[in-house]
Amino acid sequence: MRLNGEISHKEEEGEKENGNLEAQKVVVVGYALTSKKKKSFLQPKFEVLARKKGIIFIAIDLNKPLSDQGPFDVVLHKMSGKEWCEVIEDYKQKHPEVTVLDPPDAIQHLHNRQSMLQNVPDLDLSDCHGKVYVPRQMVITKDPSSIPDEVSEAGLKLPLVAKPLLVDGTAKSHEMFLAYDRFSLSKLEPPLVLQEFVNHGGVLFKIYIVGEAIKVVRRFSLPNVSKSELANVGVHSFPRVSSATESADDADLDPGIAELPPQPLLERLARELRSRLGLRLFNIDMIREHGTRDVFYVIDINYFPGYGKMPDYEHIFTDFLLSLVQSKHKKRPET
Ligand SMILES: Nc1ncnc2c1ncn2[C@@H]1O[C@H](COP(=O)(O)OP(=O)(O)OP(=O)(O)O)[C@@H](O)[C@H]1O
Ligand SMILES: O=P(O)(O)O[C@H]1[C@H](O)[C@H](O)[C@H](OP(=O)(O)O)[C@@H](OP(=O)(O)O)[C@@H]1O
Ligand SMILES: [Mg+2]
Ligand SMILES: [Mg+2]
Repeated sequence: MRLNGEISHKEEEGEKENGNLEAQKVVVVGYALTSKKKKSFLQPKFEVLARKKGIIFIAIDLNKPLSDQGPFDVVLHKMSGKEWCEVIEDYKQKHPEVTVLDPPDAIQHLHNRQSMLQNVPDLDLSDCHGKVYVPRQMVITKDPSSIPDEVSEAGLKLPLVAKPLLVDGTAKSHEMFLAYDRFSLSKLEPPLVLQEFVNHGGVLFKIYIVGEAIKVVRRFSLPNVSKSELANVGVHSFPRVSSATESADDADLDPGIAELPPQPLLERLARELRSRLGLRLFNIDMIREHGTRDVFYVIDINYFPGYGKMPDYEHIFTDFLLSLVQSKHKKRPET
């Protein structure tokens, strides 16, 4: 954190004027985000609040060396590619004083739908009033004609959700299919994850993590598959249901379906995943098995998700950014 002149004690939050940054501690956040992500994340209301709290955002120029830019207190990034990972790793080594969110190899772990869920079965969630599983799934990397046999050998129960194995921020990596019979699956293009569909009453819980902060919201999801629909055949594509901006928080829902997961479970799940994944910015998609109160499944984890859709994200995110810089200062020995 840079000190631009003396810190005035009169500068309570709210009193800070937009252009009056000279007299404040300024936290400089460099960001490397796609234009889509920049639009959804850096909303004007957020930037204004951040400025009032002494945080300014500066776009990183990808065509210039990162070390020649800034100086930054924090770097936020969501860019794919090996080259970018190397740039970030190199920058972290040369600038240990900068908080870089998050480590590229940890982010990479979420770019594959198999590795993203690998840690979930090992989490210690005892005494948290609920159980958390991952739906049974298998990975298909080649030869779609072998899928029907592989599905039977693995004993997977239909219907299955077919998801692209790799998640790279493209619309294609979010193209989903619901498959009612195993033969139709050979029409799909590997690499894929085939995941058992879990009835959950059409409501999904999105658990947003920003450092230590957690926010859970309800979203509409796929409806249950009834017994009679089990006789259906074919693979059916379905839209990006849960990432729609429409929240299910105000809908008139069956209380047994809408009840949020218990707070102790959410807190432990977030804490455990944060430490096992080594990430501070992500969200978890979780569903409750229909007909149960406390059996949950994690079906997706996203790095740097659509925080612009998270209620109160402006305050949560600015507080988080300030806390990063404050904790760095606490750790620094007094001179
Ligand atoms: N195993 C499952 N059982 C029931 N429904 C599922 C399952 N997997 C996915 N879904 C439904 O399909 C939707 C999309 O799946 P998923 O969240 O894995 O995809 P995504 O494209 O990564 O989503 P996001 O936009 O959150 O990144 C979920 O939000 C949920 O509605
Ligand atoms: O509803 P959420 O916040 O989970 O939806 C996210 C989605 O999961 C992805 O994280 C998207 O980011 P990309 O992977 O970069 O496409 C988000 O897009 P954004 O433009 O809204 O940030 C979705 O919102
Ligand atoms: Mg999802
Ligand atoms: Mg996802």
